[in-house]
Amino acid sequence: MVEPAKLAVLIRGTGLLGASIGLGLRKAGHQVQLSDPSPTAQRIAQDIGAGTIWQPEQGTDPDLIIIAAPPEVTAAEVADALLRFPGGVVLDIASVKAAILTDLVNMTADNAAPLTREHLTRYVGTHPMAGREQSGPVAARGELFTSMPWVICPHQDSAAAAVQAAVNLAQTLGASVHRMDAVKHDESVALISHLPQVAASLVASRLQDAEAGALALSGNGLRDVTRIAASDPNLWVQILSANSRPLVEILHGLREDVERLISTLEDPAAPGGQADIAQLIAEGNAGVARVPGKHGAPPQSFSVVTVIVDDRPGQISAVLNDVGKVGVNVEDLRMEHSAGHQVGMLEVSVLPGRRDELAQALTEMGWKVVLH
Ligand SMILES: NC(=O)c1ccc[n+]([C@@H]2O[C@H](COP(=O)([O-])OP(=O)(O)OC[C@H]3O[C@@H](n4cnc5c(N)ncnc54)[C@H](O)[C@@H]3O)[C@@H](O)[C@H]2O)c1
Ligand SMILES: O=C(O)C(=O)C[C@]1(C(=O)O)C=C[C@@H](O)C=C1
Repeated sequence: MVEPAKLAVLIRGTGLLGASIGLGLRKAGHQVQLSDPSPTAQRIAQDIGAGTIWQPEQGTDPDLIIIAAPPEVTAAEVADALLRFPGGVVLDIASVKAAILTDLVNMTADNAAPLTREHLTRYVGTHPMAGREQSGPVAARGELFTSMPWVICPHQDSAAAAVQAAVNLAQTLGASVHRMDAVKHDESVALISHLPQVAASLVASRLQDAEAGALALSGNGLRDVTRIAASDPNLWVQILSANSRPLVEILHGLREDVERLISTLEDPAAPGGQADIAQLIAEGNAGVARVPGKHGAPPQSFSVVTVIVDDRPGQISAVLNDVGKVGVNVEDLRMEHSAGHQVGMLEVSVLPGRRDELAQALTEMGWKVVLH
């Protein structure tokens, strides 16, 4: 759903997330202004079309202020925006929610403090479950949020209009809305976001001293498991520190499993050893089968049609153009480069019932198609 009225939006923090939101909101016709303590981040965000640099002395106050800054400064920026723009709804998008809400509530505790509970009625914490392992506005994408979950965490004082503004933002950017309180959010993301980040970093850190010959053999398994190990250490120090309690509980369970595996593998032929290894892999099968598909739909397995393309500009769009002509919807897309060869493998995921039809049509159009 798109907000009926066009909004004046101020985005404070114009890195990966802030600039991506700006791009999406501009596309939907909203007026977006940008502000960041880094003049470079501001200018790049403006140059890529995410909005125009905010001129405080000119124009009217924004209707909606989105704080897209690092978690450690988010509460202070929310408070500043609530005080500075008395008519605006203020949202933040930081990856942790309870610590920020607690900081804000604490700021209202002193009767002489400028921030009051009344101000907090215009604040709602949110968290788009979409991102990239890169940071900064150069990596921004307006479509980052399409079909991805966006968590809205109303607190006890949130006004209905502020919650609705958060819902409208998520839906305007194509995301699916999930409501939960800040504590439940933090427990949930400890498992589905913070644990994967730690696991990827731990696995990738084993590679630091690996021999070049071993690394040359790297295939999809390693790439799938380590992509997010390239994430920004500065951001993740803040996220993991602010959500350490639920994460530590999960890591204790992980440590037990790792210790069990180590002792089994020390003598895999010992009685029960093989069953133990099989059980570990089967438990992983059961877990991965529960990861939902787009829009939180039940897990769905797609069929993959692999098209071998020359590694040169225009090939991917040519394949996609032909897939469009066949009338088959692309559910997912992935490009693999074959080490040392001038070809790439474009993996097009489609509904299982459309696989053979697409493979045949693309073959007839002259593409080299591989079915697995
Ligand atoms: N990266 C992700 O995948 C992801 C996904 C969802 C949510 N988030 C959250 O979004 C927020 C921004 O993350 P990002 O990935 O865009 O980081 P980023 O490093 O790309 O951008 C952060 C920007 O905030 C600016 N900034 C620093 N101090 C500020 C302040 N006091 N006020 C305003 N801006 C300030 C920085 O100059 C920088 O341009 C974080 O709170 C993060 O937890 C990140
Ligand atoms: O896909 C990525 O690269 C991400 O970093 C995404 C991801 C996630 O874990 O899903 C990472 C942290 C954010 O708080 C939200 C999204």
